[in-house]
Amino acid sequence: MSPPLIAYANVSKTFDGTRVIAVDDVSLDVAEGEFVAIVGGSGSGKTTLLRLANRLIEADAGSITIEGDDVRSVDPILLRRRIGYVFQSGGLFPHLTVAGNIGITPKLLGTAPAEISARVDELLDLVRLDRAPYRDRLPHELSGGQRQRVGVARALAARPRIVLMDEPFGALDPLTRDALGDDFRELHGKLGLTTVMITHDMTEAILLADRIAVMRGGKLLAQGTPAELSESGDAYVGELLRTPRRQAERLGALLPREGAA
Ligand SMILES: Nc1ncnc2c1ncn2[C@@H]1O[C@H](COP(=O)(O)OP(=O)(O)OP(=O)(O)O)[C@@H](O)[C@H]1O
Repeated sequence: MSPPLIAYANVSKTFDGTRVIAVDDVSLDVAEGEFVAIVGGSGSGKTTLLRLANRLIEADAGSITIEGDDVRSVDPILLRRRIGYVFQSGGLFPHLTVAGNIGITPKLLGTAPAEISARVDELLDLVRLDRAPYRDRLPHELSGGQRQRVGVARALAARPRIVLMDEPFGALDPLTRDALGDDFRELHGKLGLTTVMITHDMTEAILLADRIAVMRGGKLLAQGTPAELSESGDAYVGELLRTPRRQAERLGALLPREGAA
């Protein structure tokens, strides 16, 4: 079996200011090509766990390896070029156009302007945004879904093997969210990515991810496929897993059958 592309081993992080143990002795391996969702309530430590991987936050204890390298031994700037990061709200630079945002990393890497331009077009196609109408728009001239598409394109610009996503589709309407989720899952397969995505929505996690890690109070309560999670015996994990089915049953009872309306 090939070694994990991302490996957390007994990782902990306590924030000095609040003394909150945000991440508490977490071990998690993500294999090459895997799509892992981190699910948990607000404040459970999901964002902290993700940001420890690219050293936006430094761990107090334990170790994290990315593509076999201990992250502490890699320059943080170089590390972040190897890992695409999609922020919750797109995280786009407001004064840069769509093309400027997508091309920022290649530009910092010294790529020639013509090559950047071609790469921007390629990435716009990849995230299904028409080139002509969107290339020169500013972020405030885009819908939330379009901004997230640009955020994904920007994260992929330096051709990373790993993409980390912090609740990328959380603030979108359900249809846009579904479409973007499906599109990203397709990209994940097509580009051979290894993806870790935070979501508070177990339904989204089940639909998109190969494996799910459940966090609560900084601890990793359980990890595995939905079937494996259902064996976990943890009451909170069980409750999280029952919610999508319960909702589906309630909706099934309330909605007219397809074609009957
Ligand atoms: N910079 C910080 N300084 C002090 N405490 C922090 C800091 N960042 C996060 N925390 C605390 O650490 C805990 C975990 O926060 P984190 O943002 O990782 O949770 P989360 O699961 O991503 O939450 P959400 O779903 O609301 O984004 C919380 O109790 C939070 O208040």
